[in-house]
Amino acid sequence: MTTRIKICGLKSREAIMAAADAGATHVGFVHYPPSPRHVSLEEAAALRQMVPAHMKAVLLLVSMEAADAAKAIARVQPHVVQFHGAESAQGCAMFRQLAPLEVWKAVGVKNPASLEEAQRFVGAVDLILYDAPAGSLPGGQGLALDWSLLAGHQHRAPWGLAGGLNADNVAEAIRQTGAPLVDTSSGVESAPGVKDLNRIAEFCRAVREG
Ligand SMILES: O=C(O)c1ccccc1N[C@@H]1O[C@H](COP(=O)(O)O)[C@@H](O)[C@H]1O
Repeated sequence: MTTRIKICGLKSREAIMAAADAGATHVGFVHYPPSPRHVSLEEAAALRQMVPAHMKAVLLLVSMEAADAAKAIARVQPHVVQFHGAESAQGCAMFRQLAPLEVWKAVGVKNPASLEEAQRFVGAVDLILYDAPAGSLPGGQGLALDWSLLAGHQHRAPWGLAGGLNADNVAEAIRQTGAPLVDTSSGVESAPGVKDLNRIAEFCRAVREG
């Protein structure tokens, strides 16, 4: 099966088009003020309109109040909302009622217990996104999780892999984990928040060519 590719933290039409040309399936917009990739809801809504019809737009939110998250989703109209903070399974599940909106939940993976804890999102979300554990930011840190924890794991929900992926390591990450979707942000940048169009192309090529 073809590995799906999400390029996150985009802020410009050029970066969206570079991701599209390279064969990415998803592009993400981060609405989280502490992030170097933060865009306002107005900017996210404008960027969302630039996403080609064959791709999906992902709005990344972190630990927002449900009412504010609902307003953000209504404003931006993404295909997918990616919750990347302390959202509960119940809180995530509420947003699935906004179908066809897809709901993803990022989970930091530190050890085998993290994978057990992630099971609470089975049935509550459309996809579980495994990322490195939170540090000074909840994500976008360029840190990889221990892929061996996912090797042979019996997944009970659709899932994806994030955390420190770049053109040099993504093929090995897929080989070890069998990830059906890979997600990168800082791994395709020249500086925090600055996307490098060549690195986006190289990342997608590395996914396709292994
Ligand atoms: O990108 C950010 O700044 C960010 C901020 C807050 C939460 C998540 C964030 N990014 C997401 O984190 C993972 C891993 O990113 P990276 O490839 O290690 O930089 C990915 O889903 C990003 O979209």
